[in-house]
Amino acid sequence: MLFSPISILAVTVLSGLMSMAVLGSLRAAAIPGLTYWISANALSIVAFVLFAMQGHAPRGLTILCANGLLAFAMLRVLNGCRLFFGRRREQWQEYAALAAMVFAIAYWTYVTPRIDIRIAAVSAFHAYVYFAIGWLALRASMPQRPKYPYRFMTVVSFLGGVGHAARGFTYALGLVHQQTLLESTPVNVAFLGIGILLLPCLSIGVVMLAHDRMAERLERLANVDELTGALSRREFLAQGQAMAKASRGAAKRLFMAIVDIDHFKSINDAHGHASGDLVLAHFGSVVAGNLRASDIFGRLGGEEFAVFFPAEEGNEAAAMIDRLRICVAASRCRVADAELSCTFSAGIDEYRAGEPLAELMARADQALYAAKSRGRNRVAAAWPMDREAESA
Ligand SMILES: Nc1nc2c(ncn2[C@@H]2O[C@H](COP(=O)(O)OP(=O)(O)OP(=O)(O)O)[C@@H](O)[C@H]2O)c(=O)[nH]1
Repeated sequence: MLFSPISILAVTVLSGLMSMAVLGSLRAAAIPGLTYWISANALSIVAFVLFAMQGHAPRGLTILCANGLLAFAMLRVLNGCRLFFGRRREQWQEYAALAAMVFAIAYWTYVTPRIDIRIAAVSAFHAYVYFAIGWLALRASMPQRPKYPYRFMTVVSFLGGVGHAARGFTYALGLVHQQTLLESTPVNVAFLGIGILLLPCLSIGVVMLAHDRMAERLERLANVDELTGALSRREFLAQGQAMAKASRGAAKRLFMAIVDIDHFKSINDAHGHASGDLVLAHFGSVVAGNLRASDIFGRLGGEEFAVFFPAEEGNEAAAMIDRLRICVAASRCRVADAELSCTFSAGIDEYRAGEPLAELMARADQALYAAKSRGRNRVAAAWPMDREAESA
């Protein structure tokens, strides 16, 4: 009795209700795709109730409507995932396939009753949707996010795809025969069980995705300076420590540059704080656009920033920061009443294996002080440099 088709449907309806409650609790977070997933659960619950009424209500409801609704619910899940991953959604061909499937079900229900072909047609549609969801989750590139929710979605969806494909082939090839959908034969119970119980797993998967998106937003708020896009001081130091640790075995040389915008107070005074903010944001985007993936860039506070980066040797490191200085000085930032430019001064020194980053930053800060006192808009190193290499 526990494994009868009706009890499997009942369990699925209950878990669908619970999934709706959990997904509904996340609505305030406005996660892309969430409303699609909630409506998919609601539609599938109605579909399962209709399936369960087979033999007690007209076939138009319990076969045609139920299958159409469930297929539409699955498309909602797929399109919700597309929204979530920022992909193209609503493909008309899929709705055309859904309509064709409903038409085929009507034909093999009323004109030539054949439950095996009906099951094969429905399974083919569901197999496609599951594989499409699995493919989306597999291809999703989520750097620096935990892989688990995405792998979970991939595995569940591919299992669903394989299960439905196997069911479709089994019935299309005439390997099993049955008279009604809810017969308690072992093969039918097994296929219905796999097919229907994967739906709650899919719901758990989308809840995991929604939670990960919320965690990502919170981490971003904590780790990234909203105005400039640079890492927050805390995150910069954390990533810097990790980079320093990783460099030990790799014999990689690392350098720290403390970068301070020149005469920033006068920009605020002349054009207002809001324009000063625009200049800071502009500065952040120019710097970020000129760094490599290996470099980290953080805002230490106010108009003071830091870059921690690998280089072959000191002159190369100083030259790199100097190229950055030239790019910033050459760029223009449009504010309400003017087009502004800014320059920066930087102090630079090399990381010594095992030392705390605070010591390195103190030496780079000393060099920055020297750059400021020599007239600003220049890069100064903490080590003696040839006048040639030192910029001005
Ligand atoms: N608009 C804006 N101003 C800021 C922000 N943070 C700090 N400041 C301002 O940055 C200015 C820094 O001024 P100072 O420390 O005197 O430095 P400076 O004018 O850049 O001069 P030097 O560093 O000596 O070249 C202060 O006026 C701060 O109010 C911010 O987020 N937005």
